[in-house]
Amino acid sequence: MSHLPTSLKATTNVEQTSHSHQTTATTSNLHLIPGYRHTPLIGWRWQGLRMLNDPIGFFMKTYKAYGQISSWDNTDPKYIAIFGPTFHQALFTQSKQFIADAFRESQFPAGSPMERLSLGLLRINGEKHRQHRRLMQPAFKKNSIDQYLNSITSITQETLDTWSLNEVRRIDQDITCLITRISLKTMFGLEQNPLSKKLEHYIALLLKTAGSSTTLLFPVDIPGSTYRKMLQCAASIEAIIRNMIHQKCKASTQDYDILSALIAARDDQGIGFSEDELIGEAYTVLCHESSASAILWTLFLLDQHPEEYAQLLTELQTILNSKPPTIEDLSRLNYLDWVIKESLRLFPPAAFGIRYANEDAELNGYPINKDTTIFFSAYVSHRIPEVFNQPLRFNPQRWASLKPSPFEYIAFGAGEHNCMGRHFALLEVKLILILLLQRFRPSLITGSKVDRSMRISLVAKQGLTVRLEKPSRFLKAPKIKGNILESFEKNA
Ligand code: HEM
Repeated sequence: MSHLPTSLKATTNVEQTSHSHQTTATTSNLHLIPGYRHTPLIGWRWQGLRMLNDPIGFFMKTYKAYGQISSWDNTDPKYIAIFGPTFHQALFTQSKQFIADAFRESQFPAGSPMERLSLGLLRINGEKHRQHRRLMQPAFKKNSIDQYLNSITSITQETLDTWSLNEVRRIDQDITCLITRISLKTMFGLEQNPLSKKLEHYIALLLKTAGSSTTLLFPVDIPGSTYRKMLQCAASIEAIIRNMIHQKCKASTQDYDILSALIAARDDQGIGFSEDELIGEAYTVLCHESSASAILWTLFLLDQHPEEYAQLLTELQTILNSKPPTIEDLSRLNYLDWVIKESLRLFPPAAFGIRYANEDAELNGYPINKDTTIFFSAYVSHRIPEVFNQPLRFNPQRWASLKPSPFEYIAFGAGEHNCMGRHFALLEVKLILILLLQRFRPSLITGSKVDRSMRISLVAKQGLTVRLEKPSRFLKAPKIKGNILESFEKNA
């Protein structure tokens, strides 16, 4: 089964694929989209179920079978998948034709708190989207973000003070709690108190219920349903954020946090966000599940690659000598930067994403009907050997010379909807990794099962249970099992 080389023009005729399910090309300039053979009675839904069961495995198989573009039903291209830089470029640069509309499939009741919470940047497009980004940009610029270094450092140190050497911990849960605390402090200015605990609880429950497949498959508001739980959580979260906005608006001085910056933001005409818009944008920037995912997969990869871990430890000890880093130190930690880039390449937290065709359109010579759902996947595209040499290898050193184009490396997205929180995310991911690795070497328990799974972000299905060893260059990688072993290749 051959991959379509990404270097080929995306207009490659579908007859060039070697798969038996392929369709034949059209005689016109436009090509038919190849794809899975039509399943009688249920059509594209069969592939939809496979996708829900294991999105990463499904997209990987789809790419291997059909290459850069394919449909879930070769007679009805309503759901398609695209991979690789040529298609990314076509998709992300035609933002009028291909729009972002996160949660479209989730069907939130119109005018409900859940709908308002979801109405952030990832659900709006065009001029309104550009206007919101302009208002938010100053608060997310690198210089503004660097000022959160002390808050992130002190919350992380406080958390690490409660951990001990040789302890066994569910580090996925620990990192999620830590990230939520940091997020509540930096985004909303909330210290740890009963209100922040309540909000933390509702956010965790909302992420769980909104990400559950029962919510997606049975969106019915009846007692006991995960859909109803999700709606109730959203109402509680909205009430808390609304109350916070009222208090911040009444305060005589501006607090130092992102929400306060968004409340104060005004465009050239002196117009700012409405209260409902603030709620949507505040909630969008509050959930940092992707940062937790990035930290966990980096720890996982370092544990499985002792040589790369040892090299990182040497860099941290040489440059920092067990002191917490300053902003200037961060810019000198090159190997750490490469480790994170490489981890985001192999395990991108936003492993796949969606766009919708807003009108009949064309994507690199393929016709796309209005309302077609188009999936793209950083996880798959970062594994294309023509773009990334030996793609399954965890090789931070490759970043010493690698300069991928914005459409080859899409861990933080591309085009108009690229990640607004990139500087924040990199600051928090770097600081947490440094402070943690200065004290401990988290090592998976031998025999652990690690399966990849998609919630909002790419996570380890069973979580990650580790022993907190002393930082040492002499530990071997523990043997593990699970489908994660398909996702990378250990270095020889
Ligand atoms: C390592 C952590 C993170 C990763 C890998 C990541 C990745 C991404 C990706 C891939 C997108 C584009 C989604 C799409 O095109 O459909 C995105 C959008 C976004 N991210 Fe992040 N993100 C991270 C952390 C954060 C954090 C911490 C914040 C907030 C402080 C944030 C705020 C946003 C916002 C607001 C958008 C929407 C931008 C728009 O639609 O214009 N992200 N992120």
